[in-house]
Amino acid sequence: MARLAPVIIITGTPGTGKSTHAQMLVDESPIPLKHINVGEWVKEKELYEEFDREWQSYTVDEDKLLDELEPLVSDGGIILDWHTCEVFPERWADLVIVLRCDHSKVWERLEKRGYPLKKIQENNEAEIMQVVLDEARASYPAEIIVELGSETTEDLEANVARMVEWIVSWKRNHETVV
Ligand SMILES: Nc1ncnc2c1ncn2[C@@H]1O[C@H](COP(=O)(O)OP(=O)(O)O)[C@@H](O)[C@H]1O
Repeated sequence: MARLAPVIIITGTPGTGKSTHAQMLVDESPIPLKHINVGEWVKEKELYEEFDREWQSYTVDEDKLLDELEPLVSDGGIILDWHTCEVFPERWADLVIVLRCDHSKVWERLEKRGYPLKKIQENNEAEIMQVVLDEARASYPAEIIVELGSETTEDLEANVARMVEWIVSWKRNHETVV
């Protein structure tokens, strides 16, 4: 069945601005969108196998996560905000935004967040090596992936404006099809 609203994945290395973008998009979208911060969702709904003390992170139970998300995704009108995207089936995504940021800025943002040094280093290197972008490219068709810089407030505003335009266009195209 055709969705009445799109599913947008916002991905990127931690600290690139996924939640900030998602929240602003919820506020500015012409159609109602629900923001799912997948990391928080995993914790709240206990969709993990264990807590890894060394990396200070949860090992996600991917089957449970996908089962929880499936009904929400089939309704559409969802922003999935997570630092990885390859677990989501290709058919789920209408648009995949990959946020990018200078790695030294990512470092500062994660330091402010109080991340342990090891985790800051890991994410810093991941941003330099464009791990998330490569993962998105390996998981979704090129035409639905958009790479956006997220270093300044101007970037943030321009990115959200672009996503709003995309939603308007998506809606128009789907109304003509239905
Ligand atoms: N484009 C941007 N310009 C300025 N600050 C930003 C931008 N994007 C994110 N930030 C800031 O960086 C920090 C991390 O952003 P957040 O949205 O939590 O990242 P993520 O969800 O990717 O981990 C926050 O303090 C946020 O205000």
